[in-house]
Amino acid sequence: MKKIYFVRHCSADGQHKDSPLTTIGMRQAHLLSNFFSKENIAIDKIISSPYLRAIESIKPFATKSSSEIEIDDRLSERILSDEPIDDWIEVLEQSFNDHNFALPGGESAKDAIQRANTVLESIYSDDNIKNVIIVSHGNIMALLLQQYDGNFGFEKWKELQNPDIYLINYNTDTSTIECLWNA
Ligand SMILES: O=C(O)[C@@H](CO)OP(=O)(O)O
Repeated sequence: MKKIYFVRHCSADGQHKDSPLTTIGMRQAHLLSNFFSKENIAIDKIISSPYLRAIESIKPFATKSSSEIEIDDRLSERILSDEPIDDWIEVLEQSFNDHNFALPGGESAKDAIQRANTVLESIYSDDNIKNVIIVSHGNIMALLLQQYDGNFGFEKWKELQNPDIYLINYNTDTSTIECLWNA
């Protein structure tokens, strides 16, 4: 069995890829670090979205455990459109219901799942890796988790917190997910 800790980043000051964590977010990043220390489990790899808020969220734990943070573009947040959109929540809901739906310059849910899944697949196929932390974003996280729990749709995305942690207990025959964060 493998354990994939899927982390949504801590509170951030905006949605730009360079938006930093807020002061509260920085405190949350230390709580995340405490959480993983208490798990008392050897983490083989930390992989993060290239967005600053994701990297900053796991930095305290990476420093404490003397681990490297591997940056992977495939964990970037999904782009809904290349134009600013006022009703992005409705667009997001539509895209959960229709995985082929995409606005001009945007990525469909299907394409987002496909590219982020290649990260999970490379973990699943590597016998030397057992426990991994992935740090990413709400939308991509909800789409990936939907594959393990069909109820994980738009409503569950709305319930996600900053930060949040879902554990994927991966087995070749059956995999389960559980929410580990209840701050
Ligand atoms: O809420 C989300 O799903 C996304 C929106 O793009 O952002 P975040 O990086 O805050 O998780």
